[in-house]
Amino acid sequence: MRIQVMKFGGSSFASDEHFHRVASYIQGRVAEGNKVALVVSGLPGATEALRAKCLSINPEPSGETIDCLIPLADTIGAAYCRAALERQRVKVTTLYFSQLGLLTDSNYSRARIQEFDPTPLRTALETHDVVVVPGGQARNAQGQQMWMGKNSSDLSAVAVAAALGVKDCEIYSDVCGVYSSDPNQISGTQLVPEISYDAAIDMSLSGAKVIHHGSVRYAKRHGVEIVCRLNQDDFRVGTRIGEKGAPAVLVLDQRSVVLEFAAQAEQERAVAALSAIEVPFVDMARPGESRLAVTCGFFDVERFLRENNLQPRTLDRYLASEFRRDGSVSRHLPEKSTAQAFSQQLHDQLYSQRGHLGSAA
Ligand SMILES: Nc1ncnc2c1ncn2[C@@H]1O[C@H](COP(=O)(O)OP(=O)(O)O)[C@@H](O)[C@H]1O
Ligand SMILES: N[C@@H](CC(=O)OP(=O)(O)O)C(=O)O
Repeated sequence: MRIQVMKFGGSSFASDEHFHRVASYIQGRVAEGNKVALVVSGLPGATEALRAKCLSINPEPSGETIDCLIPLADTIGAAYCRAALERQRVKVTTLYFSQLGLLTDSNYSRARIQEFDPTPLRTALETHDVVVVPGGQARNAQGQQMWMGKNSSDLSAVAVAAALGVKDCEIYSDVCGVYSSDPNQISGTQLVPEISYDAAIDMSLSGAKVIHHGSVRYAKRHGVEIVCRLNQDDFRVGTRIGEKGAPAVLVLDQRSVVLEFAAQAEQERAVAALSAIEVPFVDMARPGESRLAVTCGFFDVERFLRENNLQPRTLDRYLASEFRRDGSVSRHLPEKSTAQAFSQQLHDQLYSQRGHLGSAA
């Protein structure tokens, strides 16, 4: 059985027409004799719409409530995708969190994978050509739905590939791959054809939305290559995330929350508390300045720190990180109002000399 693992993100499903194009592309893969494990995430904005509605009903819902709710966005995306495949007469089924064999711990909204039994996937693939898996969700030992965190559909896809022993995991998005900076923020960006796991993890932890850091870590650990591809037109390959490639990149994290503490000791306590629950952040402490930037967004960090008796000031700044080819990194905290122009300038400087992508290009 030749199995391919693909993940289509929310940006793939902007309209009905997009569903049809994706479905006919997948049908083409099936026609070539492949079986497809297809991870699907929520429609654009769906996850945050669910969260916002819930918070308007109760600003402090329990973790259990959030984990029961948030992955529904991906479940709906998966159902629409399945409907589009059925229209193409593809033999398709779905494995929901309770059926998938993906077992996590019970840390709400950041559940970690403990075990992945590939039997349900293999069995389903024997009788169907495509098995749809809603992203980001799993079950704990008690059988409850668990959420693996923001943008964790990428992690679901890599975990599916690892469990099935498939060495490539294809992740489709509205950009064909990893660029030297977010092409929707910065002009003149360059496509990075190859990037190492470690460089991609650094980018992601600094707030680059293009790939989920947990998924790259998991891919590295299990020897899965992530192949980034465009989710429309020719579905071309843009970037391979694997063993090689150290490009120069600029990451402006417009979801970052920059915090300032009254004293260094307070900041150190915050660093310990955030590290304990594996929230991505960058320590920006300098002599006389106790700051840190929580990256990747959507985590209510102020509330979490309040619960830990810490009350930092939230600054009107974002984190911008500059990774150079020589391995050096510079971090900046520009004011929100000028962050974009500032980052454009940094990117222009990084790419002012030809050949910055060097051997990575
Ligand atoms: N360095 C980068 N290279 C490419 N895309 C980036 C980069 N940094 C951020 N992005 C953003 O990541 C987006 C794709 O991620 P996402 O919106 O999560 O897609 P999907 O919904 O397909 O998972 C792109 O539209 C782009 O704006
Ligand atoms: N529910 C997920 C959906 C997801 O992972 O989205 P995407 O594939 O667009 O990153 C989230 O937003 O966290």
